[in-house]
Amino acid sequence: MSFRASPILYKKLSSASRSWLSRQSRDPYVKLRTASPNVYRSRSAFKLLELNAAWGSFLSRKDVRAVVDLGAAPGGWSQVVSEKLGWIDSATPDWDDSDVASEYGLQLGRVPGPERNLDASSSWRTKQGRGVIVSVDLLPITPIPGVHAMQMDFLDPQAGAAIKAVLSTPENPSGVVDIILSDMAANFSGYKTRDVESSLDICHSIFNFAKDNLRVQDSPQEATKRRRGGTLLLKHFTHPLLQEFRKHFLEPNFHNVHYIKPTSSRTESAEGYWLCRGWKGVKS
Ligand SMILES: C[S@@+](CC[C@H](N)C(=O)[O-])C[C@H]1O[C@@H](n2cnc3c(N)ncnc32)[C@H](O)[C@@H]1O
Repeated sequence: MSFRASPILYKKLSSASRSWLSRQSRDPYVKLRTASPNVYRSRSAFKLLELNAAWGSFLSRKDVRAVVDLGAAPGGWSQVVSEKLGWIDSATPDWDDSDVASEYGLQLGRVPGPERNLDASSSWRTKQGRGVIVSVDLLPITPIPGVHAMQMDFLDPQAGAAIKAVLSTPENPSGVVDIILSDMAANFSGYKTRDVESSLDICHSIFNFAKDNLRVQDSPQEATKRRRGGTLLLKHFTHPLLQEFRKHFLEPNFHNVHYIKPTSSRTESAEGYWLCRGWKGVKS
């Protein structure tokens, strides 16, 4: 996919379209993603790769057996999870634009964070992985190895039970989730109040889902080798009301909560992520 318009087309474009094209053509993550049809389906995939690499490779831990990816279409994050749980081998294409790389503070020839061979000619290879991955979106998701895609509205009151039914396997009879990822966002309405409200609604629904399903840390009496509590990665829009949500719902119920703005997230976007680790299982 190229983001260069022909000179004739370029003249006809509005200034907003021209600046979008210019931004796309300079964005190293867009370049990386579009350099090969075999690589990630979304620019967002690089945010998850970056977060995972910077925060102790939480997706790759051996005790991660059940992951739920909310707001998953077209599937970039799910591809990353599938890779980390061993369902696919992959390679990203080489990329050598030193000007663009240094502008974004990135190192040449490396995808930000993860360790990998760079080979433009390779494609995804499927293999037997571990665990279960459930990906949910309003939109369809083209199949990804190891991923159960569910097309539905996560805000529907029946959604939690439907997801739990898929998570419950002979190896995981209680349907417990080790990691919940959410990159879910409603379409921008352009009205700040409405956009903040929908981000809050999404955060509350996900918190309720976590309350019922996220892995709880073992108590000291229960086990000699204690299992850590589960992890939640939650996208939200920066606003004081969302800060209140963090203070009242996330902080009391997780061991630690970090605000993260990945370098691959556009600076002008109000989005941010909370990485919440060590679910205590407190019912609030
Ligand atoms: C930023 S995109 C996710 C990109 C994805 N992480 C990837 O890497 O491909 C946000 C997604 O949230 C989905 N979404 C928004 N509201 C939703 C809802 N109520 N239920 C399910 N999905 C929803 C949208 O359809 C959209 O695909």
